[in-house]
Amino acid sequence: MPRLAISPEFPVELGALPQPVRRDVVLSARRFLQNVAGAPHPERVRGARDPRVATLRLAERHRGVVVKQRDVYWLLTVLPDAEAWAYAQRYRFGVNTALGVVEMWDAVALDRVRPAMRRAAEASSTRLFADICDSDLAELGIDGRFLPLVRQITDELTLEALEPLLPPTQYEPLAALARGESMAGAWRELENCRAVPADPEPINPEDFGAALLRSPDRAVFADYPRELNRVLEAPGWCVFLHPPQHRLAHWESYQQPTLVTGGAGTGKTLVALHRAAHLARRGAGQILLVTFSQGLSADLAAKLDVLIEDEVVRKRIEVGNVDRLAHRIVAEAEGRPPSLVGGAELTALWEETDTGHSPAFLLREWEQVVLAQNLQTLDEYLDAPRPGRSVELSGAERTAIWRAIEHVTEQLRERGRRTLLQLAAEASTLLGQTTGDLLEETEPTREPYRHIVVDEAQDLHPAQWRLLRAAVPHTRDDLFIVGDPHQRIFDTRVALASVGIDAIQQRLQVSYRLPQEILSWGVRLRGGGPADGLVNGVQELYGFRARRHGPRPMVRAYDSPQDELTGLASQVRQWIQDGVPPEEIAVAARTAELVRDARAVLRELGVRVTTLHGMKGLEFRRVAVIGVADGIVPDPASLTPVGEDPAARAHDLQRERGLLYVACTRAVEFLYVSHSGRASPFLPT
Ligand SMILES: Nc1ncnc2c1ncn2[C@@H]1O[C@H](COP(=O)(O)OP(=O)(O)OP(=O)(O)O)[C@@H](O)[C@H]1O
Repeated sequence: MPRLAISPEFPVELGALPQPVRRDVVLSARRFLQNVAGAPHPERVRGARDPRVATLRLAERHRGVVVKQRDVYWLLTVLPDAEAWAYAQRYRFGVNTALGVVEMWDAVALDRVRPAMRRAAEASSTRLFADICDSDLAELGIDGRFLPLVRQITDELTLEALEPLLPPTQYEPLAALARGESMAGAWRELENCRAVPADPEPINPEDFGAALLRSPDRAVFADYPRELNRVLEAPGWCVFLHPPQHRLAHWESYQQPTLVTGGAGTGKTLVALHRAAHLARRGAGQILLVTFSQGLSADLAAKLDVLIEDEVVRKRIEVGNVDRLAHRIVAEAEGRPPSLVGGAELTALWEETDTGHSPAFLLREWEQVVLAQNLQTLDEYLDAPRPGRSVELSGAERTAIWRAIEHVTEQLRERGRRTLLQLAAEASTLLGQTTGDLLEETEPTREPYRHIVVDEAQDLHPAQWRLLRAAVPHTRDDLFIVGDPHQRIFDTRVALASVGIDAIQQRLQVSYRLPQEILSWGVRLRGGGPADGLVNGVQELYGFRARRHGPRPMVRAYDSPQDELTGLASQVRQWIQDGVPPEEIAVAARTAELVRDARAVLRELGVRVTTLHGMKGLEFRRVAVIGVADGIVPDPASLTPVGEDPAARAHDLQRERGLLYVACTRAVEFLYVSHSGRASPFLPT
């Protein structure tokens, strides 16, 4: 029986074919897999660069291209006959000697550039890799047949021009060496191309089937028609993860909590979904997948429904947000749902106190110092550090603030009201009282979940982290966390270690959502500088890159708000005329008024119009961010007054920047930004 492996391009090409051809292709592929009468047979291709390449006639005038070795067939693509033959002649295939993964070479194009490279090399005495010996290059898996060409490369630009013709396992280590990195740096880049852990067995470059098994990003084996249907019909992200994503999501078992950070669109949410699915298939116990808001959790739940076909496995994962978890735990303990305090009522309570500080200052002090560190007594507060707060407080002032907090919490208790953060703190205390920890069991099992997976982790408050920590036992695969400190849109900067989560950090660096042009512009907007939180120290955006190119963001300045709205409406109409479905277009603004105005001019167009906050975690083909003007972004009402606390103000500004950055990095294809009057100081010049 043939063993059939499918490449990620095959379902994409299949989807582009007309329906009757598609049906025939699927039928033929199924016959081929089952080796039944009428199954297509491999036909040799005259002039192929690789003798293992063959074609399969899958439908009238359409062929699949396969690489065949013994009983293994790697089905690469399906194309009209002439294109299929040209494709089959063009590429050659190999096995990387360092990683043992498959490699695909554009042999025809490489042959074409050879004469020009030779001439350039003859005209120059510099060689980019003059200092690297052949054995070092061989150790990095550089192909022996490619080596003479490598030796002719004179500069980085020539290497960059070769990138589309080379397998990433060849290009990435060479690019690292060209940047002046050491062999270790080149190895790091190569390791990023590894999707499964290294094999203890030596690599056999002749064994193509084994190489395909090491390359789940390039090939998925379909042993039965059901699996074949799944690969052909499910969205690509369900089946094919990029190597670092695959490695992180499918790692057999993590001894410690794991934190995956990465820039916008690097696939963190996908990794979280696949990790949850991986844990659920293992079936060790209930899994909680938490994210920031109810809207995002509905989105995650819908994606999990697509990712996991088996209902029993799917049921092992609960999707929710931390607030709901806290609410449920407290409601169960108290026998009725807790009642929450509204913002205005809370402000009025702070106003009843007499400390000389504003309600906003006091709320921040309570949330970011007292609740963040779970301070229970005045003495603890008097001794506590106040990170992120630059106004010094004397002992007398701290005592007055403590009394104010006591007044407010007492009033809330009397009224039977609580804030969400209080609920989180109470829920973790309740869990702490009922879990096995107190009974000194070595493997406590009474926490509500066996695994917790956290998405959008950058915005969780320490009280919420304590709740999550208490909701899962301290054992292997307890917490798997993904987040991006640069996308923080709330005031929570917590190092996980400070809330008892000793996480190992991993990074994703390639954005698959953004074209390089939006990414670079976004990084300039964000300030490019470091962001703190999640891990000790600061995180840089260094190394964050994209794989695609596209148009640069369009920034439009208008004379008046009315002109700006008219410009927006004509831009969105143009996109719809270009054929972009309205549900793939989003418009965002900082204030509710601007959102309302934009909705009014875009009425009946069916595009999403929301606040910058509402864009978190989403993505759209086209995005318009309007009102990016001085006096609107940053929102003056959300900034700590200049004289009150400079450090808090600096944090506020960074948060506002992050918010704009989040909205702008939702665009897959095109970003339009507009303002009337003076531009926001955050916009890159
Ligand atoms: N393996 C993959 N297969 C297909 N598409 C992918 C893959 N990885 C990433 N993408 C693309 O990149 C997008 C971003 O993925 P995802 O939402 O998981 O990123 P993220 O890091 O969570 O983003 P953000 O932090 O900006 O919300 C996906 O919607 C998809 O378009």
